[in-house]
Amino acid sequence: MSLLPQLLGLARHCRYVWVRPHATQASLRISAAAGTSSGSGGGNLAAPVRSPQQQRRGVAAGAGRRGNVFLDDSPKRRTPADAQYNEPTSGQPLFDSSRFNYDSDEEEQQRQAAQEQEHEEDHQAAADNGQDQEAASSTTAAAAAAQQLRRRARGGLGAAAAVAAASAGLQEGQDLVLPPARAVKIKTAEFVKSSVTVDQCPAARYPEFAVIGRSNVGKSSLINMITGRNALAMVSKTPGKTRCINHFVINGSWFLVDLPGYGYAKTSKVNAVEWNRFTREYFVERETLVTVLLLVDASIPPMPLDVACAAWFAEAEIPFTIVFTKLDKKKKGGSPSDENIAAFEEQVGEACGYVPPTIRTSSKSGQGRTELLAHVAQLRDFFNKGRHGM
Ligand SMILES: Nc1nc2c(ncn2[C@@H]2O[C@H](COP(=O)(O)OP(=O)(O)OP(=O)(O)O)[C@@H](O)[C@H]2O)c(=O)[nH]1
Ligand SMILES: [Mg+2]
Repeated sequence: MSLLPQLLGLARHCRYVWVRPHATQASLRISAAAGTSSGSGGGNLAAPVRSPQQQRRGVAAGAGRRGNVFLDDSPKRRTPADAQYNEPTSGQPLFDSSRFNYDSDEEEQQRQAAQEQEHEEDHQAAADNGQDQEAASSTTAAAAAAQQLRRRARGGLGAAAAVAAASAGLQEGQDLVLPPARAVKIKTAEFVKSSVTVDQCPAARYPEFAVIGRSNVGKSSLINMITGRNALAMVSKTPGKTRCINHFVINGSWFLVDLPGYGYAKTSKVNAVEWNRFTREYFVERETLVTVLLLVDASIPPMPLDVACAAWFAEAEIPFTIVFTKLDKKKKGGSPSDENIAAFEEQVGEACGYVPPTIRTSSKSGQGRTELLAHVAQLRDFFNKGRHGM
């Protein structure tokens, strides 16, 4: 008798992967499932509502419903490259993009300028098209959304976890150990296309990592920083620059995805995430989405909207990693970022029932680049293994 249905059942409850970059070991827990998944990730969700009992006990909504949260607090092993990025020794930016082949010569710069122009036109055309479609579309039915979520759980890390758990003979609640990965060198990074529906996205043949966060948090800048390209993704001081789902193929083997930001105008008051329709669909439907990189500005105190976004991913059982940005920004009297980060992690822990992996970055100095690339490589390896083992 096939074990597959049972494994897929297990996979649906594998809600979270905790992988610490550079840790001597990283682990994954298949959460013990104490109830059924609500699967309500298809709509615009407010932060999950806590019961009065939970509120009294300070327990996050959903916590305990699907089992315990696993935290791997094994010490981080720092690489020499990390030390180079993370510890400024002078006022100079430490990230040296000339180490990469891309933007040094004139020809390359011209090519990039032409590509950027083309890219801008693609963005405009796709966004205009998207607005038409958006007006025409009715809201997604909750049942369809739940169905989509179930479909997603069958792909992605859930399937990888099921395969890995089966091959290791693990039971629910036991830990899987993922081998650490080295940061992979970026050899090629190319813009593929801008899309406004999941159907328009490039064929789902590679594992992919999506970058999301509030408008102006630094999503496009982060993509440029980790790929070592100045103008691969479009950066702007004006919020709302990125308006489509933009796929970039890295080393011809994985996708990095730049998404439109959420909620710039309403930041401090609203605590529900209003996804742009196609962004929401993308999260729910894209089966090769390995992990979402949720960007959070470390230079400001926690925003309720960012916490709500984390809660949305937790509720929808979509694995995510928090990437703190703008670590280089300092105020007089020292950096406020440690305080902001600690406060954010505490709020996320309360809202989600666990704190996902976190990585500190600066697109200005290159801080966190090695760590982020190693993190992504580790998850990618795991995802690929699961896919091919199925
Ligand atoms: N100091 C500092 N500024 C940054 C950093 N990352 C981004 N910025 C600045 O923040 C602004 C917004 O950056 P983008 O990368 O365009 O932000 P985005 O999240 O893609 O914005 P949208 O596409 O509008 O949602 C730009 O002026 C960047 O130069 C960082 O690490 N440090
Ligand atoms: Mg952008």
